[in-house]
Amino acid sequence: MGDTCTESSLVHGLSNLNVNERIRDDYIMWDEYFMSIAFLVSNRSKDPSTQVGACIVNDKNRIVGQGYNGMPRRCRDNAFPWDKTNPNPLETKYFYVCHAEMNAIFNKNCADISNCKIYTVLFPCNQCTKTIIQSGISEVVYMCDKNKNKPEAIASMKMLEAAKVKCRQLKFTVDGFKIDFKQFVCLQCPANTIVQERSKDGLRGRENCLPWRDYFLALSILVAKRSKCPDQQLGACVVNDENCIVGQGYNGMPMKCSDKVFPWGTDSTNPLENKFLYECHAELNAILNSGLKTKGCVMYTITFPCNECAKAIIQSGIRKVVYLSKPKKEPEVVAAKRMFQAAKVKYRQHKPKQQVVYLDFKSIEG
Ligand SMILES: O=c1ccn([C@H]2C[C@H](O)[C@@H](COP(=O)(O)O)O2)c(=O)[nH]1
Repeated sequence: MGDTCTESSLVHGLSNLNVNERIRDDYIMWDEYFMSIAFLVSNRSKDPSTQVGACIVNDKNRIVGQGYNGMPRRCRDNAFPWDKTNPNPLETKYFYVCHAEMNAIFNKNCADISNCKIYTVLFPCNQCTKTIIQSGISEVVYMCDKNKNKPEAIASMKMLEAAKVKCRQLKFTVDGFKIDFKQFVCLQCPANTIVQERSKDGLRGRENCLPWRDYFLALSILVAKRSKCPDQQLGACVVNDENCIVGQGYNGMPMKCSDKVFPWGTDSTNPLENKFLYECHAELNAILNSGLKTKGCVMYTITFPCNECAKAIIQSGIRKVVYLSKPKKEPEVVAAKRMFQAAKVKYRQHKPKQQVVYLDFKSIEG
């Protein structure tokens, strides 16, 4: 991913002039991207009243943990109460539910998360703050502070200050995003176009939380929004058998290869001035960003992988590929299928339950 770039580098065969007249400038910035991911993962929560999400990011801008508020592992979501009030406190959710921030920390895919940032939809409570501080996280970025006057939030702030954990609120300039599974795009959307209510149904838990496969494919579309490719923004993620995301990637120039030097064009007669010799595909980046903990994992991707990515998928021990769009009949795809069949890597197209997932940033204000 070409974000840390040396703009002055001169590469043999390429001029240092701006080779990218068509370069995309509507890609999502890091802060908005990570908070949108925290928001997307909150769509997995069964809590009928408040859905919270969090994601942890390391100093290389890689996501190393994600979580949403839910019942503890092996405690089935619908076997425990979701009520907010009950004369018997044991019949409310509060004794049982694990908060999003805590879950993001326990779902981490690397041993050490010290000096990481946590992006969270809600300002963290005192219990999560203890866990955040003890794991060495150095910055908290939150979206909503609706609980700021509650003792839990005041205690949090006191501890974060004492522990010198940076803390800031992120305000979005857009009301929300629409992730469209048919068009494979994530678009800004004003509040009055958001038609999907976050349901408040079922005291035994929301019925319409985002299913796992839909979530991983929605995430791939969101990840793609980081890509600077003017033609097609693509994304992929690698998921282990505990449904933890171990890597994600989007199509981009290799690290340190500046978009000001390497071309995004496709129609030059000189192959060195087209993107194809340089661009890293989303699938390859997702594997390489995973710290290579990919054995036995599933890859979720927007398009069927090309032959080069298929080689990387097979060599990294991924056992299955789930993709969104119908594969094209190009030789790259045919070759990829041939290798998958020989290597016994399963592949299947997934059709999400709903056509659109909305990230309605205003909904968290309650
Ligand atoms: O920092 C936080 C604070 C709260 N949560 C979770 C815990 C519950 O599931 C809901 C809050 O429910 P209310 O009905 O609004 O009381 O949010 C969290 O994950 N992180």
